[in-house]
Amino acid sequence: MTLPRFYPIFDDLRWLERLMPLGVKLVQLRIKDTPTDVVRDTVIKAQALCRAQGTILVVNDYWQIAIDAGCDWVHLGQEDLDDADIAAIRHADLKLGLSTHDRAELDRALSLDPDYVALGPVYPTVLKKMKWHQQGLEKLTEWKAAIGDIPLVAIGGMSVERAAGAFEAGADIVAAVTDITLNDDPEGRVRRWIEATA
Ligand SMILES: Cc1ncc(COP(=O)(O)OP(=O)(O)O)c(N)n1
Ligand SMILES: Cc1ncsc1CCOP(=O)(O)O
Ligand SMILES: [Mg+2]
Repeated sequence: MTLPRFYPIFDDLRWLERLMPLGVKLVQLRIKDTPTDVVRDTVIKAQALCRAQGTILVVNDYWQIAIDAGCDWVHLGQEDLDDADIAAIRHADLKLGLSTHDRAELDRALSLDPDYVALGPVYPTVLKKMKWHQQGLEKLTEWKAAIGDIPLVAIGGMSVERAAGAFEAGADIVAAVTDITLNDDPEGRVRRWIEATA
């Protein structure tokens, strides 16, 4: 399966309802600091919305809820992996995306046969505090050489203007949060993303 090249990430169902109809075909629900029953309810609604619109939904962090809700994809970071039941995720036939920041994390990720590997932050990000500084485009090239046919996601400080450079460096998919959610015109921005990644 070839994944769409534009991968927006949202923290609220309202973003999905608002922006997915513009043509988003791959989306992540990344909810933080929210009671589990609210997350569960949101995942169920997001999954129904995505199924109806033919969009791939990736659930961040909440792998058990993703299994229970019959989702297709989950994204886990290295700390999430410490507690995750990979066998259960695979048994439920979920596809798995994994975050990586250095070679040791990449080795760990590859040992789990991921369906994509994400590298970040490629550029500085304002979304969250990270111990990793910007990784740079060269690291995307290094990662692509190491992972071969596994799709590579570039994340962190990505913008429409920076997407072409990330693809040239080896990324297959570009993920973005604040380039869309903090934009004065999120709809216009998503349209530009879709054009730029068509
Ligand atoms: C596509 C993509 N890449 C990386 C991340 C980050 O995951 P993680 O390291 O677990 O951090 P949180 O997003 O959970 O704060 C991601 N969510 N998506
Ligand atoms: C969740 C995450 N993981 C690595 S960078 C990042 C933040 C991406 O947000 P933005 O696209 O706004 O920099
Ligand atoms: Mg996580």
